[in-house]
This record gives sequence, structure tokens and C-alpha cells, in this order.
Amino acid sequence: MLQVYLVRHGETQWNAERRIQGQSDSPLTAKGEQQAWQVAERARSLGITHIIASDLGRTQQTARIIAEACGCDIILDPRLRELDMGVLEKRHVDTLTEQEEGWRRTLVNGTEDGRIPQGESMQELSVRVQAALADCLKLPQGSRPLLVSHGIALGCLVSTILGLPAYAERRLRLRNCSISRIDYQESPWLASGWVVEMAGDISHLDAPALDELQR
Ligand SMILES: O=C(O)[C@@H](CO)OP(=O)(O)O
Repeated sequence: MLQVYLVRHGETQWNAERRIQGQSDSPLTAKGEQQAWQVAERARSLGITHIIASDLGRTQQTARIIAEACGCDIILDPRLRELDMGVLEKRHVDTLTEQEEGWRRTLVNGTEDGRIPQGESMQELSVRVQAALADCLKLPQGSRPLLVSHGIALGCLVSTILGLPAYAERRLRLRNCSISRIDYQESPWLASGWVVEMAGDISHLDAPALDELQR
């Protein structure tokens, strides 16, 4: 049975400031680096064989720390990038106009085709992250990959495996450097395919990032 670990990158400057990143980028904070070292320590104990990361800076920075602990190379995969949030990228959430907040809400409460102007729909995101996950099945027998990606991208992956619409990702709290695990099982009596073993575990962190409500 293939076990795939999913890690959201460490806290960034813009996460802490409540600014929208999407496919724009900001560096990890000191706390974000500390979280990355703690998730790396946990990853080392899990026998990770491959680290596959979104090619954005914050995920590469997190992946480098995990790779150092696990002694693996990093494979970059742009399909693991965060949702493209179009014209709202780089904006502070507290400065959005009513109309802009409405665009953001279509993602939160959403419809499959809802998108921020010049951005990507949840459906489009779902297709590319599912394709990246499917490629893990081509790794050699006995591999145990760890994917380093983003809050919405990973939430979308877990939601759609559960049979929920992609926009249900906002119902999952995947904090910075949380770990989730999904397994690929083939079974005559249980569901065959991807199964969620755990989601959003932060028991390895002594400095979890606050969730958005607490900031
Ligand atoms: O892009 C962002 O602002 C957030 C949204 O959840 O994603 P990330 O996980 O990259 O911080």
C-alpha cells in the first residue's frame, strides 16, 4: 500500500500579515523555519524516500529543510502550486472592498467554477493536484513520498478524495507544517483507491501558527 504524506509549508511573512499569496510568494518567518525543522524531524522518523514540492519559494524553502533531515532529493512539481488567486494576490484581507471580498467568498462558500478575476477555479486546481498525486503511483515499489504544497491545494486534494466538492477545502484546517497522510489501497471489500488516514496533524509542532480567526 502506497502511503503519501502531505505537508503545508511553514508560516510565511504574508501568512502572518494576513496577505493573500496564491502563486505570489513571501519567505518563511523565523517561526515558519522552526516549524519546518520540527516537521522535518517527524518526516525523518517516517522513512520518507521522495520529496515532491511545489516550485514556489515558500514550499521550496520548507522542502529543503525536510530534505536535509531525510537525506532525499527534491523533485519540483508546478502542479502542486497554490490556487492562482488572480487580482487579489498580494492584497491584505482586511483591505478588500465588498466586491473583492465577494470574489474571495465564492471560493470559501463556493461553486466549482467560481474564481477570482484572472485566477483559477477550484475545479482547475483539483485536476492538476490530482494529476500530481496520481504520478506518485509510478514511483518504485516501497517508495514513501512526501508532498510539500499549500493550504488550499492540499485541502482540495483531501476534500475531493473524500468525495466532497473541491471548495469544501475551507472546511479543513491545514495549518502551516501540518501533516496529512493518504494511502492508495486496493481491496475487494473496502473502497479501492485513495483513502485519508489523517489530516492536519500538528502534534510535532511546539509553535503552531495561529489560525486565521485568531490572528
Ligand atoms: O496563498 C495563501 O495566501 C494561502 C491560502 O491558504 O496559501 P498558503 O498555504 O500558500 O499560505
